Amino acid sequence: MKHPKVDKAYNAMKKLGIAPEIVKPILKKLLQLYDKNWEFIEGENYRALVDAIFEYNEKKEDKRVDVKRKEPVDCNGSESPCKKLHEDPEEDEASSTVDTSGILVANKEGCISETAYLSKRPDTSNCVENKQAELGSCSSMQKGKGQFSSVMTRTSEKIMTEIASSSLCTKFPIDDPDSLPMDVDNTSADCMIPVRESTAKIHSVLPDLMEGSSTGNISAKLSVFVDHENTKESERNEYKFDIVSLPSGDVKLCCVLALGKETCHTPDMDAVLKLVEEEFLRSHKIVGSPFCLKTLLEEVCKRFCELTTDSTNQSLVRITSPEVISNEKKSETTSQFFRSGIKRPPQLYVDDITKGEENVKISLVDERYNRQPPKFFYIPRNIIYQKAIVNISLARISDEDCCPGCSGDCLSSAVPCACARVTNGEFAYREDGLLNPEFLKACISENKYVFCQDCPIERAKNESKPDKCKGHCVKKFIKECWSKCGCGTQCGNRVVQRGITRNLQVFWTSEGKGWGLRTMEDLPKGAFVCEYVGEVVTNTELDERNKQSRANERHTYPVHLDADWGSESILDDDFALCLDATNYGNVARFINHKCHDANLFEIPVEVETADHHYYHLAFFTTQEVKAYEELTWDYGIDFDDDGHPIKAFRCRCGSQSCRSKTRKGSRSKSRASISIR
Ligand SMILES: C[S@@+](CC[C@H](N)C(=O)[O-])C[C@H]1O[C@@H](n2cnc3c(N)ncnc32)[C@H](O)[C@@H]1O
Repeated sequence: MKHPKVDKAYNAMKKLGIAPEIVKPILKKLLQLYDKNWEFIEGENYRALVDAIFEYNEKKEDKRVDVKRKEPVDCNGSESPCKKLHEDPEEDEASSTVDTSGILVANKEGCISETAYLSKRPDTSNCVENKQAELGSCSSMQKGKGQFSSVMTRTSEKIMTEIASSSLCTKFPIDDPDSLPMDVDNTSADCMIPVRESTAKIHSVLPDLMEGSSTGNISAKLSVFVDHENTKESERNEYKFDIVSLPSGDVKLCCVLALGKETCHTPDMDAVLKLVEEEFLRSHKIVGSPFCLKTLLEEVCKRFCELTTDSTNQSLVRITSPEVISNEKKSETTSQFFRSGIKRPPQLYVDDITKGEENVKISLVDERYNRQPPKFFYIPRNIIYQKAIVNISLARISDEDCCPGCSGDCLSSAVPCACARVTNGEFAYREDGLLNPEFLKACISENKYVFCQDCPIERAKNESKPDKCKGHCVKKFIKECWSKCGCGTQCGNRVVQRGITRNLQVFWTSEGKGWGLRTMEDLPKGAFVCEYVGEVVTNTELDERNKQSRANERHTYPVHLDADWGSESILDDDFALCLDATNYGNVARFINHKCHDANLFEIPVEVETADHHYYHLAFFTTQEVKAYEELTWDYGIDFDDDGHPIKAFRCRCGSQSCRSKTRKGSRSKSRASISIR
């Protein structure tokens, strides 16, 4: 049986995207080291364990680069003379302290390290292999006298002359494909043809492939086609360069230099950069702020680094945990996504935004910047602000609305109890805790609108001359068993009241939607995720808040509890309620809007009252949701309602049927609140 502390450690690491297989051996070692003292391991949210894992991976990465540097093999599989070079203790020492690999290394802040450029020391050797040895990890992947082109920077006549007599490049060995940042397939002779003319221009830059490895590398391969004047299609050259992000947070941009001539020498990298800059200045007529190739390369590293850690940007790279990937691989649905076994520690990580208020921890991450976490008070249950009337009393629950005679689990009784009356004598939940698919379908498809004679929303806005009611969508309710029922707390008809059980995370979205909520585990269809929790306010109170928030441009997070408003001719303001999660709320305040095909649907749930004025608004999945997917719901926004005072947002839901795309005005406005329609 597994130790609960071990399980806890696995779960904590899982939240960081680190799989148990990776954690296990390191945790074992730490336990030995700390004499099984868990305090050291659990302290500061498993800091020692996280550090040890990253340290281990960095070492592994270094080792691999070292091995590759030391064991180049020639085209025929025999040892390359380059190896001799590495037997030189001086060389070894140099490579351990100074990176002479021809790789530009950007550190976590995106700066390119000075040591990253090609060695500047004069090269007196005529040996091609020597250059390869110096080129380090990239070139050491070449087999034999593999010489292949550098990319994008080769416009200098000087370099061209040096590489003009390149010998043929043959196949490269791939002993550990994960460790290879290079696209080594298809690197045939064509990659050796140098650019001879400075008039050559980059024809297109195609992102070929992005991939990660179990060690946390993410690499991108870009193909650069260069057109030369008078060059036939068949002679067009394809050049490649590679960017790799390492678990350490470094980003490596490999510039592989073609070394063809037996007598060539390694050029001074600064001179190369200068020549390219001059070429760019000349051909692109850049004046004013001088063009700097070093800055450009630095930018490439920085942007790569940002995008690889931006797990929401699905069009580029999604970083997922190993289990997630294995599922994805099985289903073969997301072949364009690649994984990183271990994520770089995020820039901002809050272990539990609920501060222990929920059954489960809910973390918050900003993987790109160290943004301030949002300021609000986390409350797991609704709290009345002031005037709202919520009648919770045993006397108001009639025998028709509870099941005092039941025991155990109502779902397993032969005849559904009184609590199933609201759902037409059938329980909304199944024994596995999920919603009955038929019930869910009916909830989603029901689109009947009712109109109040005297709408509390309009009345709150303008009491003397209220506008016409804009309509409220009639909703199906769920009635859960409660304290006046005879069943136990584990009764299957008690789901929402048990609170959040799923592994959720708040994260900074990349599409400009601000914070969002995602699931960290696969969710089946019909699963309860969370309820919308906030202050219970009346419409008048909400209207006052809206006016204030408009004045200081603050976004508000209100939801009308209007699922049953249409059934009453006149609803007193104290009974026309809203949930405002702006200052006090739970994790649902981070769920963003999606115009079409949102993966969550909101259903009103009665727990401790049966009068439909006050109810819980619970979110259930409308479909299977994969781990790391953002959770969304349709706010029911009318983007054409320009007259509304609430601060508008431009919808970035990305849906094909985004309603804001077809809006009449140039700017979309949302309704006064997120109204359930
Ligand atoms: C309930 S909050 C959701 C959490 C919010 N993103 C945050 O950072 O706190 C609603 C606000 O999120 C933003 N938002 C939600 N869905 C959006 C979408 N599809 N496109 C753009 N912004 C969105 C809008 O600013 C909106 O007022």
